[in-house]
Amino acid sequence: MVLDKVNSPSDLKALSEVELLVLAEELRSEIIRVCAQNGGHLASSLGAVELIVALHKVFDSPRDRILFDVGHQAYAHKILTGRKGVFHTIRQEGGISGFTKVSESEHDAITVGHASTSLANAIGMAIARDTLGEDYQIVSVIGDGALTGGMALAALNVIGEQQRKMLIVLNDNEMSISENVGALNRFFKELQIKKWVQDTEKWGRGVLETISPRLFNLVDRAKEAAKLVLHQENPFYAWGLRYVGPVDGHNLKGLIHLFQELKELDGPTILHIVTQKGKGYKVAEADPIYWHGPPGFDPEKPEKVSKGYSWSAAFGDAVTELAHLEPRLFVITPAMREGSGLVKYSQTHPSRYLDTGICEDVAATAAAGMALRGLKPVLAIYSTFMQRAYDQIIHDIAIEKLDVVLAVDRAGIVGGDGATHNGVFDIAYLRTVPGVQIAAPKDALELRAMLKKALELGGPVAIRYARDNVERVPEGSWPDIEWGRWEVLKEGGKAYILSFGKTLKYALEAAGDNPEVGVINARFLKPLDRELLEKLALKGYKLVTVEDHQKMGGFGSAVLEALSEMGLKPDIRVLGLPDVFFDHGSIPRMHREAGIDAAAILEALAQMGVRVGEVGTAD
Ligand SMILES: Cc1ncc(C[n+]2csc(CCOP(=O)(O)OP(=O)(O)O)c2C)c(N)n1
Ligand SMILES: CC(=O)[C@@H](O)[C@H](O)COP(=O)(O)O
Ligand SMILES: [Mg+2]
Repeated sequence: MVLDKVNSPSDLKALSEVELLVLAEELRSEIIRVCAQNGGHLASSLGAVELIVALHKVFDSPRDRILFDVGHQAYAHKILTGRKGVFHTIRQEGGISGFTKVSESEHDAITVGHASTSLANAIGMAIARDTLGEDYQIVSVIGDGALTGGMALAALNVIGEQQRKMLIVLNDNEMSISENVGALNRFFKELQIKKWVQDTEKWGRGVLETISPRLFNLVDRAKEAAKLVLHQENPFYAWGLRYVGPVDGHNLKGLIHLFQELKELDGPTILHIVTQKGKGYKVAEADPIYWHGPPGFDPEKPEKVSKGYSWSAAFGDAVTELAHLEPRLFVITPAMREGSGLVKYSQTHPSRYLDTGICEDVAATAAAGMALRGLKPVLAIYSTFMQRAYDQIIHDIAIEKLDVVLAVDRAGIVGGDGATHNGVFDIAYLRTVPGVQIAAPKDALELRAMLKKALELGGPVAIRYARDNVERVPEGSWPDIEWGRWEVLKEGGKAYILSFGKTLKYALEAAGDNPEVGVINARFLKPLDRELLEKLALKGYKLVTVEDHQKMGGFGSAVLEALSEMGLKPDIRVLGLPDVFFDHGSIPRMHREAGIDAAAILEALAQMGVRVGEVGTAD
């Protein structure tokens, strides 16, 4: 195998053109093999193989800095930069990250997972390089989806103004996770040479190249020049960039040739390459959406693997039905249609659905605009990505107490995506915002009840639920719910476990049938059920709060503050995530390590003198 000869980018530089083509196919096979075991971002990484081989052939990592936006498409980069031997551990417990990560390798220029950050990083690096009088290349690979992010577009403005030497490679496969959206995306389509012209061009280049490489070079340059002239209306000119493209992003020889030319140019250049997401694996080419992040599968028989009925699916079913009951309901997603369970809703209610692209800030403020003008927007947003909309929630939604429901998905530790994706800060930053109510359903019925009630109550309401499966409930189930009231699931003689969200299963496990220990589904965090809390405290019950969120600023903090305001000092333990980042790995193991699982609850109860047995049994 050619790959056997490549243990670092310098080994790759010695390979012949034919060996490089073989290497690309071997990389594809390895990426498919490992994703079949681990799951992961298969389609994105397959589409970037030739690009990454060409980059490492021409540029000199780690001296030259190669940045990958989002970093989910960089599997070939990981294999080529000394991690071939551990690539099979990607996204696994103790394994390498599924995204580029500075602390993992000197070849990883930025730590990513959230989109649209690479260009701002790149301009910062270019300024540092020039300020320190250093000399190296800076290349930023950004997808057409990530380029819909405001950070990326704003960074282009700075890059164009600064006019510092750098190369941006726009990897355009017309896909985000779903089909890509936005005016720029439409423009890219217009820019691209029609397929038949591309094929003709490829044939023509082949003939020309055999006749006279020199002539080929001249014609190629003339074509590039013509494109440059033809595309003066190209928005990248407005951003002060030299635009080159669109070119075939799978033509390894052409890419190498172009990178060799472009690396000599001063100022900022954007090379627009056209690739196919999932390239080289039929099922992923045919359905890049599903194969963007599939669970493990059989590489020989790559059938779709069902992930079970998720909270996202329950949410999608609920809003699809709710839309018939509430004609003003309007659902927004910032580029996470599939992940947020909105495929069916988007097909059933296309006129009341908006995919903004990867711009959570715009999505939140658009929701504000909709609420100001009479709609009932529901913003479906992952907890981690909602971090991008913090100011918009305060400034555009909360100050005027607008009717916006935040459906906060992926709340808690998420597993394979690691620290960049854990949804563990949202309670802390939401609960300090006046007027924002916060709830966490224990099951799909409560989710439905909360969504419906939130729309009726009005004002900003955040409903958070985990990356997990949940029991499906019958269509048309619309139970009522006493807003702001906790639910006593099990009476206790001496102590109560108060759980907010996903940790309820641990609370029930810990209590088992121990008569001393009660369990409360503390499903409302703002407003807290102060009446019940006061009653428990006054009766002298020992209390344990537990949540899948940072301890600091979380549900337990809210309980402590309320007790202090009431002048009550019960014996209480607050269980939440410690002040560290949790990398990718097994969720149960991380919950154990974080001290929020059933064993941790029992330990806390025992510390307070409550008679407890093993997890889930009476004492
Ligand atoms: C801020 C943020 N929002 C949403 C996501 C989820 N996400 C991950 S990859 C992706 C699509 C990226 O599309 P593109 O940049 O075109 O890369 P491709 O997968 O097509 O190669 C999205 C929306 C994210 N990573 N970061
Ligand atoms: C790269 C990225 O940010 C998304 O693809 C994310 O990995 C999706 O997460 P889920 O798999 O939880 O939907
Ligand atoms: Mg794309």
